[in-house]
Amino acid sequence: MPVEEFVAGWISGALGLVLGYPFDTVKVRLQTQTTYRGIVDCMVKTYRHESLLGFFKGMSFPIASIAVVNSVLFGIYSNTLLALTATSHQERRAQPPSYTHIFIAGCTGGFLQAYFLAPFDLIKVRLQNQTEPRAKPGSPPPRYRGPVHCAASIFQEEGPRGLFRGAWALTLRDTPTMGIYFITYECLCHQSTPEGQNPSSATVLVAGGFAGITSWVTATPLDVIKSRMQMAGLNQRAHRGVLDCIVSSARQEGLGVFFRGLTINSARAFPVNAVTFLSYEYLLHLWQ
Ligand SMILES: CN(C)C(=N)NCCC[C@H](N)C(=O)O
Repeated sequence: MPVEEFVAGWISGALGLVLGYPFDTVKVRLQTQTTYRGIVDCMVKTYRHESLLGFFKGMSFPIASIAVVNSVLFGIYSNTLLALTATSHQERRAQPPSYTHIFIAGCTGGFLQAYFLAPFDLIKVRLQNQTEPRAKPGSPPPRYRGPVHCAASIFQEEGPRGLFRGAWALTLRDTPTMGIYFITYECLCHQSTPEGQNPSSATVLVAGGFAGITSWVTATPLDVIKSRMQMAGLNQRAHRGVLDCIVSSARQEGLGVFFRGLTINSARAFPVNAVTFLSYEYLLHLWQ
């Protein structure tokens, strides 16, 4: 099993993560809290109340976890294609796999990475939703003092299964949308590259950026549900399941609730995934 894809997936994922983290914090807050009037209001309030650091809450943990998550995604994707088409990453430019194979490989990567991602994503969402400014002497401490304290508290208060709260919604979000992600990327690269050649850096940037946008646009409804299920455990207000969360969210806030965070998700998705794919392709090219 070639390991280069796993390592390249890790490094490229970390670069994308840092670039997109402030957008991600605003998105999570808009999806789970009702105190903000929109993106700008959320940004202004976060900055005023918590300074620039507020946008980077809980980032150290995802940086560490992206090593596992993105390398599982890209590594499984590439190795599934190898199993389906018997072609390595280098050979695929000359013998492009069918879109069906790309979709199956993307869905497989998305399905498996969801279980690695679930506990890390839960901790990230809980920390991002802590709106207290950095601890000052005399002020009450935030509920979670950091990622390790957050993981330990969830484990104690909600049991080991609590760490997988929202995992089912995450799996439903990521399985088909990762298929869409890789199909969009490969299709755009294929269309703008002469037969048998490697795509240019500009093509990779644009194709990666659009792959991010299409996958996140389709992922947003279940992303909202996933974030709400992850936060619900905190308020002792657990939903009975994904369907229950969908129905109660729609009843209380209307259908528009499923598109909360769509604009910021798309704005974040372009640069993050342009950088992710560019560094992924660059690293694989360097090592071959
Ligand atoms: C719709 N989904 C879940 C995705 N397209 N995920 C893959 C993109 C991963 C990248 N680190 C990002 O956060 O955008």
